[in-house]
Amino acid sequence: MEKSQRFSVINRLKSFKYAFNGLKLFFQNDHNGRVHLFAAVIAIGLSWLLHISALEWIAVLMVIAAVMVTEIINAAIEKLADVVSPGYHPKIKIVKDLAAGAVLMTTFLALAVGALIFIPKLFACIS
Ligand SMILES: Nc1ncnc2c1ncn2[C@@H]1O[C@H](COP(=O)(O)OP(=O)(O)OP(=O)(O)O)[C@@H](O)[C@H]1O
Repeated sequence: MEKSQRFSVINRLKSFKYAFNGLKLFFQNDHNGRVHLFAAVIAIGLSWLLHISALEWIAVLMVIAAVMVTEIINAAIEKLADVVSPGYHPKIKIVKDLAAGAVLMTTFLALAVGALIFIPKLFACIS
């Protein structure tokens, strides 16, 4: 068994640095990352304009995080799969389709939450 490393604050700080680098890569280089960032800004702006309640804020922020987290994991799986199997492989197709399915699932959830919160308030605004 591998000998456990001693706790090091420097190493913990380095882990944070690498994690922030992952977020930077996602939002700067990944097209889906930019689309999600744009959608999140719109959702947060609309929430602020429509004065949603604290519970509604929690729901909106949680679905934004859920979509982004699944998309980041999907992007990581895609990149790993491309290294493991640069050519076509039927199992890689399943792996990538499953990861994309996870993103779709959280996107449906976000659309449902957004519709439940925003549509009644938007109708109230125009009527
Ligand atoms: N190496 C492969 N072997 C088998 N099928 C693959 C492979 N690469 C991609 N695919 C299929 O093509 C689909 C799209 O793959 P890709 O990696 O281009 O994802 P994408 O979502 O289009 O990428 P991006 O997020 O970069 O736009 C996968 O869901 C899978 O069905």
